[in-house]
Amino acid sequence: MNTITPTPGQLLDMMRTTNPLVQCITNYVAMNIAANVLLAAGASPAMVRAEEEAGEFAGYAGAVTINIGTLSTHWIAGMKKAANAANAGGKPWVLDPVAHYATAFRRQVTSELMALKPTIIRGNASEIMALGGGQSRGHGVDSGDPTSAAENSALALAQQQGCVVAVTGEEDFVTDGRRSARIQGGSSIMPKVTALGCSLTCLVGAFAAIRPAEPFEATIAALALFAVAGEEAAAVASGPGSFSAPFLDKLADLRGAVIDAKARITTA
Ligand SMILES: Nc1ncnc2c1ncn2[C@@H]1O[C@H](COP(=O)(O)OP(=O)(O)OP(=O)(O)O)[C@@H](O)[C@H]1O
Ligand SMILES: Cc1ncsc1CCO
Ligand SMILES: [Mg+2]
Repeated sequence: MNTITPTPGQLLDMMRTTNPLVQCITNYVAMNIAANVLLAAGASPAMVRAEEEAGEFAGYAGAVTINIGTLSTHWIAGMKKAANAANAGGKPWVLDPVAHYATAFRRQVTSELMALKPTIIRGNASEIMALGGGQSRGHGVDSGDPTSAAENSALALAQQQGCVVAVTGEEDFVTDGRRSARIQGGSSIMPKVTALGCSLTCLVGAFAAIRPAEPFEATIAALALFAVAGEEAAAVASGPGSFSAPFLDKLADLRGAVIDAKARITTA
């Protein structure tokens, strides 16, 4: 049963009235779909990452999201400036540690970003297990592990870091180290469409911008919206190619009351 307040639907309705500005430092693969996801949901995305402006921009964005998917050296200073400015302004920032286990470069940059204390970490099960110091079966940017295998790592990470951790996959799991929730829904088509997880990370930032003091509730709202929109889009799609258009339409159409009626959230 959903006992989360504010509810995902309440937060979604607030999104449509407040149109939060979200600074998304995301990868080249994700930039377009992530911006469309945020626009559909009612937020205002800005893909601003250059070292010369990332910190300044974070001063007036409602939240920052940082994704290392297509990392290269010249991105790093902008990422750090944005995270530091978010922290200085009391704004939430979200880390998506894409395939951080894959190379020494990614591991090093991820540990430097972790030291800047993300408010929320969102990853697939393999990424969260490896971040907690465990072995995972990640395959490049794709997960090779079920969400259930990452729950203990997520809990430990949330407690050690004092942040919210979200693990996504067939089922999603969110914890702040004290409270936890599981979200059902979505579709097996979703991991076959690139960068939906990266887009979800940006959407988590949008919800966090609305309720900076309630990152646990904000994260659940983003995951619940994806779960319901994904399930409904899959019902009219015939595969990955025809999934994206109805998915964006559902993100734009679904009202808060419908999300609250359809979301399958259990607190753990
Ligand atoms: N088998 C599945 N069934 C239902 N929903 C799924 C499934 N796999 C993933 N999802 C959903 O897809 C969305 C993206 O999560 P996923 O775990 O695939 O992210 P990711 O691996 O980081 O993706 P990417 O790196 O491609 O951006 C989430 O909303 C998640 O719930
Ligand atoms: C395919 C891919 N490669 C680097 S980032 C990315 C998007 C999914 O994470
Ligand atoms: Mg990912």
